[in-house]
Amino acid sequence: PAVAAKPVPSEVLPFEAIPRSGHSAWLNLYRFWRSNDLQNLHHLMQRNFQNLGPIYREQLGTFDAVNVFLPSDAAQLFQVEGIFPRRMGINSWMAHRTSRNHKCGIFLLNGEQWRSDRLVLNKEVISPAGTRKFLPFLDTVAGDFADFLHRQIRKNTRRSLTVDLYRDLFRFTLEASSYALYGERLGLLEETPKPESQKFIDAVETMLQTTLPLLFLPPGLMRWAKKKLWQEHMEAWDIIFSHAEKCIQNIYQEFCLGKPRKYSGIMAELLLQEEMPLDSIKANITEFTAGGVDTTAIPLLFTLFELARNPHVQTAIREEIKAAESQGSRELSKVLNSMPLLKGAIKETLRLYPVGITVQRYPTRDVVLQNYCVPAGTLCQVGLYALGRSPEVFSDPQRYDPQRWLSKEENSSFKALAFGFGSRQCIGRRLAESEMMLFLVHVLRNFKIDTVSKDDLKTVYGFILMPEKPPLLTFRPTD
Ligand code: HEC
Ligand SMILES: C[C@@H](NS(C)(=O)=O)c1cncc(N2C(=O)c3ccc(Cl)cc3C2(C)C)c1
Repeated sequence: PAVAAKPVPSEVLPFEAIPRSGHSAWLNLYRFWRSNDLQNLHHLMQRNFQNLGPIYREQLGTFDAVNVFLPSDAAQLFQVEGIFPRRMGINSWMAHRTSRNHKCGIFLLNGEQWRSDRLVLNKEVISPAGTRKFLPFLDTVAGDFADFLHRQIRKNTRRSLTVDLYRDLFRFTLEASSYALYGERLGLLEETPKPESQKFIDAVETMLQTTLPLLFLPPGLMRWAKKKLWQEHMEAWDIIFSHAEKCIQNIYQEFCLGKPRKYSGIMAELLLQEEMPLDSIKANITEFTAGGVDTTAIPLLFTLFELARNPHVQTAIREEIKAAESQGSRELSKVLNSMPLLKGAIKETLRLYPVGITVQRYPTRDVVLQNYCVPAGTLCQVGLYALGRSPEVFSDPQRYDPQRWLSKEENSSFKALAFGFGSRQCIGRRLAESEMMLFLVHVLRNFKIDTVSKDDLKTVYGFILMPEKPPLLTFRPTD
C-alpha cells in the first residue's frame, strides 16, 4: 500500500540565521558608551524591531540575547520557563552582597533557594489575603498625601498649586511601602521630613542610575574601567542597607519584647511565622524597601500627566470613583475591584511607560520563536516598550485609552506584561497596583489636574524607564 505522504513541516530555520543588530559585540558596546545610547535602549530596541522584524539577536560585550516583542512569543517563553524561571543576574549587585557578606533576596536568588523564599513571601506580599491586610495602611498614607496637597494649596493665594511632584511622589511611595512593610510611619508627608529618609531615597536613585553603565561589564573589568562609578554604586548600596537595617532592628526589638496581637505589617507577619531565617527576611525586606520607591512613583507621575492631558478620561475616572464610594464604605479590596476604568488607567500607563523595559527568560528546552530554533539556555528578552507601542498588538497605540482594557480581548493573551509573567512575576505587583489606585482615588476625588504642555514626554532608561524632564502639573480643589 502507498505510504501516506507525511505533511512537510515548514522547516524551522537555524539559530544562526536570526537577524543580528549592529556589528561585533565589543564594537557595539563601545558605540553605546561613546554615544551614551544606553539611556535610549528602549527606543533602539523599537527601531531594531522595525528594521529587522519580530525577532533579532543583540550582542553587547558579554551580553548576548534574542529579542522578541509579540505576545505569542512571550507566551512561548512562558511555556518553557520551567519551575525555576531565571533572569540575567546583575553582577554589580551580586558583587556588593558578596563583599559585604549579605544574603540575597529573591530578585538575585535562583533555583531551590529562590523558590523556597518566594513561596513563603507570596503569602504576605502578593496573595489576596496578604493584600487585604496591608490595604488599609496604604489607604491611610494616600489620604495623608491629599491632605499634604491641601496644605500646600492653602499656602497659595490662588487656591491652586503648580508643582513638580517628582520628589513628593518618591516620599509617598517610600512612606506607603514602609508602612505596609514595617507597620511604622516615617513622617515623610509632614512639614519637615527627617533628612535620613531623603538620603535613602537619593541613594536608591543613585544606585539605579549607576547600575546601568556597569550592567554589561564582567565583574573584574567594572571595578577598574569605571572606578569612580563603582565606588558611587557601592556607597549607595551601603546607605540603602543601613537604612533598611535600622527599620528592621526597630521592629525586631519590639517583636522580641512582645509579639504584636494585631496585624502590624509584612515584616511582623514574617517574623511571627518563623518560616524564614532572620537574615533571609532582612535580605528580602531590604529589596522590597528599595524596590518599592522609584518603581511605583514614576508610573504615578506618568499617570497624572496622562490624566492631565486627557481631561475626558480624568472626568470619567472621577465619576467612577464617586460611584464606587457612594455604594457605602465596603471593604477596600471590593471598592478597588469596582473601579475597572481606574485599573485600566494603570494598565494603560504601564503599556506606554513600562518601568522594566524587558522581561527576560532562559528557556529550559529548545523553543521555536518566529520559526527559528532557539536552543535551551539562550537569554531571551521580551521588549515591553516596543510591545506596548506596536500597532500590530494595540489599535491606535499612541492613544491613552483605559477603556481598551475593559474588553475581554485585550485582557488575556499576554498583552499586559509590565509585571512579567508566571511564578517569577513581580512580587510587588499587588502592593504597587494598590498604592497607585488608592493614591489616585484620594487625589482625583479632591483635585482636578491640569498641565500646559500637551506634547509627549521624552523618556530615558536608567535601569528604570523615567521621564527625561518631570512634567509640571497644576492641582485645583474639586469642591
Ligand atoms: C515591594 C517591592 C516591589 C515593587 C513595589 C515593585 N516590584 Fe517589581 N519586582 C520585585 C521583586 C522582588 C522582583 C523579583 C521577583 C522574583 O524574582 O521572584 C520583581 C520583579 C519584577 C519584574 C520581572 C518579572 C519577571 O517575570 O521576570 C518586573 C517586570 C517588575 N518587577 C515590574 C514592576 C513594576 C512595573 C512595578 C511598579 C509599577 C514594580 N515592579 C514594583 C519587587 C517590587
Ligand atoms: C525596574 C524593574 N526592573 S526589572 C526587575 O523589571 O528588570 C524593577 C521592578 N521591580 C522591582 C525592581 N527593583 C528595584 O528597583 C530594586 C532596587 C533595589 C533592590 Cl535591593 C531591589 C530592587 C528590585 C529588583 C526589587 C526593579
